[in-house]
Amino acid sequence: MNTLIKNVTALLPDGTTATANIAITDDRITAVGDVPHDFHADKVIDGTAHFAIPGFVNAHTHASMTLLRSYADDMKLMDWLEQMIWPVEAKLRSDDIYWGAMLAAVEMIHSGTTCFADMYGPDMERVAEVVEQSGMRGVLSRGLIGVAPDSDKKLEENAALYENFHGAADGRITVMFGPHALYTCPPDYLKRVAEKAQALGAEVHIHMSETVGEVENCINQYGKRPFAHVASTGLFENGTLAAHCVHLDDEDIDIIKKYHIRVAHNPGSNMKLASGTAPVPRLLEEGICVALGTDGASSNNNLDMLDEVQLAALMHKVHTLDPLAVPALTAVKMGTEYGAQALSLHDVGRLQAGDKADIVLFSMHGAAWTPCYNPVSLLAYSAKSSSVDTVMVDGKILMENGVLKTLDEERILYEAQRVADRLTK
Ligand SMILES: N[C@@H](CCSC[C@H]1O[C@@H](n2cnc3c(=O)[nH]cnc32)[C@H](O)[C@@H]1O)C(=O)O
Ligand SMILES: [Zn+2]
Repeated sequence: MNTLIKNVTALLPDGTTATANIAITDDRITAVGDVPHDFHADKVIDGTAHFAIPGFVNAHTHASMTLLRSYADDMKLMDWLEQMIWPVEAKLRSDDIYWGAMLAAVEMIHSGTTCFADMYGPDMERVAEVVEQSGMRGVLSRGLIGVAPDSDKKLEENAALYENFHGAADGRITVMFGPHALYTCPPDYLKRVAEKAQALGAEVHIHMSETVGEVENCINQYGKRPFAHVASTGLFENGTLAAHCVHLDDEDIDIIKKYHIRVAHNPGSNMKLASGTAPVPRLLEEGICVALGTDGASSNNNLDMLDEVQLAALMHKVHTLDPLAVPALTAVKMGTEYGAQALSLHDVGRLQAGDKADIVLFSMHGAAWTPCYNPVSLLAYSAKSSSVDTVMVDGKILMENGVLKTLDEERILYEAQRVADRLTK
């Protein structure tokens, strides 16, 4: 199946924008700019007055947790988890995981997200089903709470998820191991996760250094800061995606560099839970890969990556009193290209020949896009995700003119509400 997007304003990998034609052959972009004259298109999309970017990559979320949006707000992280979230999560059944992740998929596709890195459970196979059916790309990990009585079973489930789904759905699914955090996973457990992941060649997705309390407790309990402590278990040896990384010192940053750890920055969640401001300008200066994530919809409270791009571009300016901190283009790249890199998806995240055709078209009609001196700046500072018009993953259209093509939106909203009512009554 060949698709041609004609006459679109495209964000190119070098950060410039240009009016271009984009040729897509099956799942890949085959040309951006001049399309060969003999290219036969089965489908032509008129890109006039549209801005094409690589799809947003949500580098840290808990998709099924969308069921708990607005259930518990304005609380401290540990109170929120222990008093409100974990008790209701203990009631989650397989179908709940499915409908929660479906609800997440509806929201993510509508707001231009083509790929998400998910840490949750139980029954992550149901999230894999959602990836298969929605046509999105997903990097899935079984959330591992090592202090739970069935922590061995969870580790086995993560291994089975890897064996059964890594590379599934035509390669749209990849799998990582998901040790939740150092405060829920004792060092012996982290060691076992590390061994299992290394035996399978899998990478790791973990929450790191999210709050001041986490860092203080780690020092008190283990005599080391979080990154040194976790490094000593061997967990970072095989590739790591570390969510949050808010409270870092020079030693932490050295360890992040040493192990090429990629950071998933979650500005919305960090602000809402009052976790703090991650040193993102410094991390970028040091050459560390920094991606963006929403975290779960219960600590954000949405899965809208354009919000995260906008927050990332704003919060570091006010925090450093430097209006040059995290410029618009950097924020957009963090939400797209760097996100794909952070998830080890090396042929995703750029509008260039050879990359996967994961493309989002924003309609540039309307006041928020007018006048247009600089589309990247409009995207980062003025646009709303309601102007996402068309979404494509692997060359397949998931949304066209604002209408979902792979999912039954009305049914999903109904089922999600039904499940939420049962869970929280
Ligand atoms: N409940 C599952 C494991 C879930 S892992 C993912 C966990 O991360 C939790 N979570 C969500 N956001 C955050 C955050 O910002 N920091 C720490 N944990 C979070 C979320 O509520 C969920 O419990 C089981 O044992 O079967
Ligand atoms: Zn999280």
